[in-house]
Amino acid sequence: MRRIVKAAQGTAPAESRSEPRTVVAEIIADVRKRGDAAVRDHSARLDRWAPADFRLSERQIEESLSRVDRQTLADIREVQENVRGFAVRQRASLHDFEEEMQPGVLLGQRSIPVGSVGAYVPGGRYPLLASAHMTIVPAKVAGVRRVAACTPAGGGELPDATIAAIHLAGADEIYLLGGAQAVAALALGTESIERVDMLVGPGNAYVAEAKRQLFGEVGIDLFAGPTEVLIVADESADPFVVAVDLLSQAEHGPDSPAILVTTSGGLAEATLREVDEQLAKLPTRDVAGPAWRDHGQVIVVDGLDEAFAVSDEFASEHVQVLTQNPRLALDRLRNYGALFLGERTCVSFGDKVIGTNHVLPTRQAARYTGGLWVGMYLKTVTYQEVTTDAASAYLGELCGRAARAERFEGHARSGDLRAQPPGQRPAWA
Ligand SMILES: NC(=O)c1ccc[n+]([C@@H]2O[C@H](COP(=O)([O-])OP(=O)(O)OC[C@H]3O[C@@H](n4cnc5c(N)ncnc54)[C@H](O)[C@@H]3O)[C@@H](O)[C@H]2O)c1
Ligand SMILES: N[C@H](CO)Cc1c[nH]c[nH+]1
Ligand SMILES: [Zn+2]
Repeated sequence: MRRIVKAAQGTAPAESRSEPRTVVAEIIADVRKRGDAAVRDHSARLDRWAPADFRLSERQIEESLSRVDRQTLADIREVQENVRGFAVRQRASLHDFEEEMQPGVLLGQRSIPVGSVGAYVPGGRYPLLASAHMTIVPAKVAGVRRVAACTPAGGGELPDATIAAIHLAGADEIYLLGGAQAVAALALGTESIERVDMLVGPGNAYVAEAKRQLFGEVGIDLFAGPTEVLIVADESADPFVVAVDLLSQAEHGPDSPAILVTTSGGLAEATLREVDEQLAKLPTRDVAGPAWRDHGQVIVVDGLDEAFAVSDEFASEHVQVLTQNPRLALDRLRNYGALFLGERTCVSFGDKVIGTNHVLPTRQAARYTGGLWVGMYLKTVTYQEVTTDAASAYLGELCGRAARAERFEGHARSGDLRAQPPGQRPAWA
């Protein structure tokens, strides 16, 4: 039996309300119609940013890099090596193959990199330079030829560290442009921006909605909207650690849910007190406070079985496990974007440094997908070759019957043709 100790008090997160849908549909329609002029108008209106050219020149990129301190540049390089290392390992787990499935029948599978990718690097509230590592490095490991990256200008103040991260990650083009107008420009193409085959990256409700609406005309990675965290904890967890880790993700935005599911009523009460105490000390409490008030939840359950079941219902982007035996969750949980096991591990490691990808499914999309990874930049394609007359004749007869069962006479005749001895024509020819 679950007991709600703290309920969410807010309305639905912005992305499930109608407002972003309408606003974004209008921006996309305008970019489709007026191209660069529309992009410039929406960027001026929403971001107070309308340069002659949104694309950064080589010189501007070099200037940005020169303004970033050495330690930050070294950290960017180190983190990108971690992300690259894991992406290379993941790539190695994908094997092309060709197999003779029955005598004379070769079937094969290959992975081909997507030709061009638009990488969205968020920057409205914070310069999320870590998203540059996550979207661009795996694209390059996959072999994507053209990566065009977009990030908001930050009201005219150049986000130098983000630009450095995008450049060092290997982007081929950098546009200082944010929001739905950036996503639409990349997906549809304009006079100055060549369209891409696929869009990747996280973003706020407007960015996520733009990707959703454009899907089909362009490929997308996944629905990666406002961040979420869910912690599964038992009585062994430290309420201070739980509170700090809940707030670490609540600071993303006022629509970011932070949820505790625990087997311990004592931990639940202590965590509520700790969250209040730590919120008061957190510089970003103006964002984390409303997020916790409106979308924070604390749920007490009877045992770990129920805790895992509740966690799977939420299918949260991040699930953190603070229990006596955290690895148990590996076998028991099924719905999460990324899993963080034990007190030594935290979601912020995944967000910033450890090497796994932080672009992850939100709003229960973890029921059907994992996060961004090198495999998403690869198209898994198949091929086939029949190498003997006997195999061709056998499949031809089977195909003739199968196609006629569906009244596909044209298909059946292609099969019939193969069922004849070489050089002979079927009776209907
Ligand atoms: N799921 C994931 O994997 C993941 C990873 C990292 C970040 N995130 C999320 O990314 C988001 C980043 O959001 P952000 O806002 O800081 O940056 P952002 O770059 O995603 O969005 C900023 C842009 O939003 C547009 N915008 C703002 N208000 C608007 C309005 N009223 N109408 C139309 N457009 C508007 C502006 O053009 C602006 O450039 C956060 O919600 C964070 O939780 C998710
Ligand atoms: N928590 C976000 C979604 O996984 C990623 C992030 C980057 N920087 C801070 N947080
Ligand atoms: Zn985060």
